[in-house]
Amino acid sequence: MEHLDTLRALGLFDARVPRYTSYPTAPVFSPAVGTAFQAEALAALDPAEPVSVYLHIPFCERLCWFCACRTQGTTTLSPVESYIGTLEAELRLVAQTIPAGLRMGRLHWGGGTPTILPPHLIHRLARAVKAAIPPAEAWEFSVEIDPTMVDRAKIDALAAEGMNRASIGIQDFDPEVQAAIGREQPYDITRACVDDLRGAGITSLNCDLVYGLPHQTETRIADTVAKVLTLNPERIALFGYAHVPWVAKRQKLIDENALPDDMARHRLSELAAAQFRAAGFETIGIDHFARAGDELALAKDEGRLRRNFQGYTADSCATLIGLGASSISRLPQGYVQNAAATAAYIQRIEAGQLAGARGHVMTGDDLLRADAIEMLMCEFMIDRDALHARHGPTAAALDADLAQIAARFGDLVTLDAGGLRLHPAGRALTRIVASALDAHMPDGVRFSRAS
Ligand SMILES: C=Cc1c2[nH]c(c1C)Cc1[nH]c(c(CCC(=O)O)c1C)Cc1[nH]c(c(C)c1CCC(=O)O)Cc1[nH]c(c(C)c1C=C)C2
Ligand SMILES: C[C@H]1O[C@@H](n2cnc3c(N)ncnc32)[C@H](O)[C@@H]1O
Ligand code: MET
Ligand code: SF4
Repeated sequence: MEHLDTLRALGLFDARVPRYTSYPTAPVFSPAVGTAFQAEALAALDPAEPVSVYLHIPFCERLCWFCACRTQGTTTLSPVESYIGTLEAELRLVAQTIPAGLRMGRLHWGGGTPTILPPHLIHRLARAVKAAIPPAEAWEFSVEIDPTMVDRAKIDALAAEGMNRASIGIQDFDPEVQAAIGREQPYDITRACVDDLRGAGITSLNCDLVYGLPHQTETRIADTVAKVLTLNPERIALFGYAHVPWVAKRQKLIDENALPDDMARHRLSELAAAQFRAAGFETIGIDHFARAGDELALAKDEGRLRRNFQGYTADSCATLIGLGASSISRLPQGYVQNAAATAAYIQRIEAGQLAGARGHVMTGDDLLRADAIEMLMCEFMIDRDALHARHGPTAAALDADLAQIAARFGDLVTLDAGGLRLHPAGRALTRIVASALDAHMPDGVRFSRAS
């Protein structure tokens, strides 16, 4: 309890800070950086370095009340089919812009719900991606899957196109919690989906869970975790529920009185984490778990864990090309985000332009801070020698910030000539520590809570 008081005093329950899936974070992107930057940076890519590709499908048949993802509901396939046509047009534009010979090392389909696509659209989209950016030899293809919105034919179509990793949304298995978040999902349907995925040769399966949901209790989350363990996933993402109804309007349907309080929320996360560790999972970064031997656990052990917009990854590609509405590209010179609203995205592509609408050009200081923040989020330490090796004498610019962090966080951190280490007892504060290195921390943007 005393320890929790220390964490509380340092902002655990009050701080509202970014999740640092990028630095600078998306809310500070500027409308001054758009299509022209995107075209130039894409053209300047080194064709010898494989890239990652992220493709966003902003459609769902159901709109879960808790969800803060960029997506819209649809009961018919026609907007989805026409969106695939727009993605094909965007892919042709990208293909005309990138250097010849560029290869795709990784492909990820996210959403929304990519499995809203029937098999013929899955094949059409996969063909268009491969035609624009041919896959490298040992490429990886992962897909976000809604177990209630998929069948064997869709899974077989994805597998035939090369899917070798899958991530399924679960959130919580308790019926009362599911009712409170507008997302019904029986265990049996989830189980059948997992069996189909395994049958299709998927050897890396992730399950998304969320703690801090309405009506969630310790008993209920323990039961959810036990059920998840029977599915035998290789990886788990355990996100803290971000209640941001001013961003995600559908969250207004969530009964705030049913949300667990600060302490309860903290205990839910600790309990679930302990249960996964007891079952043999390794902790990965701030909110993931992986079985020993899984690529994510290996990446962590070998110091090559990375953080991107999807969370933690073993992806070694430096460049990410984001396609579709709201997708962000990470290019060597900076970030660019496609128009966020689906209609605005479609309009741009139909006008024959790339869809970049906001972005950020990286300065030397940005690259340094991005590197330090990623190291902290992945390894809970900031290695001064590595920063000096990669950024030269400019790395000294962080020394004052690191000294301030050491003073503010006391014995939860150690600062010496080697760099900064955040001790296990302080890891709940990782995002808050990262924000102390954020030179762009925006005013007036209300982030979700840090715990
Ligand atoms: C699958 C859905 C996604 C999640 N995160 C992202 C996606 C595509 C990436 C993302 N999240 C946010 C941005 C900023 C710009 C924007 O388009 O809105 C991006 C690129 C913002 C954001 N996401 C969540 C919140 C609360 C916010 C607002 C600001 C903040 O607190 O950082 C919630 C949220 N989304 C996702 C998760 C896992 C999550 C909370 C745990 C998924
Ligand atoms: C892509 C994943 O993002 C997570 N997700 C979506 N919305 C939220 C939110 N408001 N808070 C926390 N996690 C969320 C879900 O676990 C989903 O499966
Ligand atoms: N839409 C899918 C689901 O809810 C994938 C995770 S949320 C983007 O299950
Ligand atoms: S959780 Fe998945 S299915 Fe539910 S609204 Fe969000 S993206 Fe759609």
